[in-house]
Amino acid sequence: MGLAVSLYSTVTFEPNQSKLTITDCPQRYQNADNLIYKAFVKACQFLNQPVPKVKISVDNQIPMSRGLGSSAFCIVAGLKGANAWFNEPLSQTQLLDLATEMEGHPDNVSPAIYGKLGVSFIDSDKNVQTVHFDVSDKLHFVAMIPNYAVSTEQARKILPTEMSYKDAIYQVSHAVALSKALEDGNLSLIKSAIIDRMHEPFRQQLIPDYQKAKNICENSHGVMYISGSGSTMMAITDNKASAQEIFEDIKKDFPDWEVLQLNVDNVGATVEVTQEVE
Ligand SMILES: Nc1ncnc2c1ncn2[C@@H]1O[C@H](COP(=O)(O)OP(=O)(O)OP(=O)(O)O)[C@@H](O)[C@H]1O
Ligand SMILES: N[C@@H](CCO)C(=O)O
Repeated sequence: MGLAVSLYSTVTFEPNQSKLTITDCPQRYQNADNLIYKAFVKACQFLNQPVPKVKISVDNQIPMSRGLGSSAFCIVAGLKGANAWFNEPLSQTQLLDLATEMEGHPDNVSPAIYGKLGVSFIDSDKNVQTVHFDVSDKLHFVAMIPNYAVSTEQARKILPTEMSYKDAIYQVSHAVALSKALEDGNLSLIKSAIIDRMHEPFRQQLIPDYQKAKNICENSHGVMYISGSGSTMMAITDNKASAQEIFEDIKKDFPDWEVLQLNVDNVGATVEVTQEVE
C-alpha cells in the first residue's frame, strides 16, 4: 500500500549542447548514475529512441532515505520526462511496469504515478496490478521527518524472514479494513486498523524518537505510522486543529526536524510542456 501526499519535487528537462548536464542536486548525483537520468534513458531505450542530449534541473523537496519515496520520485520523473519528450507514447500502465521494474516493487511508484491510496501487487503472470482508493478529505497528515536517515536496506534486514499464520491473518484483515477506513475518513477505525505486526515493531528500533513522537500524536488525538521504511513518521488526524497541535509540539521538542502538514494528492505526477522539442 502506498499513499500519495502533497509533497512535490520538480524536474526540468531541456535540450542540451553536451551529452548530459545535471544541476541543483548534490555533486555526487551530477552524473550518468543519477536515478532520474537512468529512468530517462530506460524509457528512451524502451521506445527505441536515441537518448537525447539533455539538461536536467532538479528542484527537490523530497528528502532522501527518509521513507518518503525519493527513489520512486526520481524513477517516475525520469520516465515521464522521456515520455513527454517523445510526445507521450507510453500509457500509464507501461510507465507503471517500467517504474516497478526499476524500483523492484510497485508500492511507491503506483501512488507517484496515479496519486491517491494505491494497493498493488505483481500477479502470477508477472503483471503489475494496482487499484486506487479515494482518501477522505476529512483527513490531515503531518510528516515528521527526523534529521537522521534510515537506510531501506537496513530497514529490510531488521525484519524477520517468517510470519506466523496468525499474524498473517491479523495483517491482511487490518490492511483491508484500513483501506476502507481511509476512504471513509473514519479515524477511530484507522486507529485500530493501522496497528501493524509486520514491520513497525521491528523498524521502530531504528528510529530512537519513535515512542516520543507517537505519544505527541496520540496526546492530540492523532494516529501515527512509519512512512515507507522510515525514518519519517506520519500522523493522521481528522481535524486541522489537531494537525496544527502535533506540528507545533513536534517542532518544539525536535527543532532540527522538518515537519510538514500535508494532504492526499489525488492526481500523481504531472507534466507541463513549455517548449516543443524538434
Ligand atoms: N534528488 C535526487 N537525485 C538523485 N538521486 C536521488 C535523489 N533522491 C533520491 N535519489 C536516489 O534514491 C536513493 C534513495 O532511495 P531509498 O530507497 O534509500 O530511500 P527513499 O526512496 O527515500 O525511501 P523509501 O523507499 O523508504 O520511501 C538515493 O540513494 C539516490 O540513489
Ligand atoms: N514498502 C517498502 C517501502 C520502501 O521502499 C518497505 O517498507 O520496505
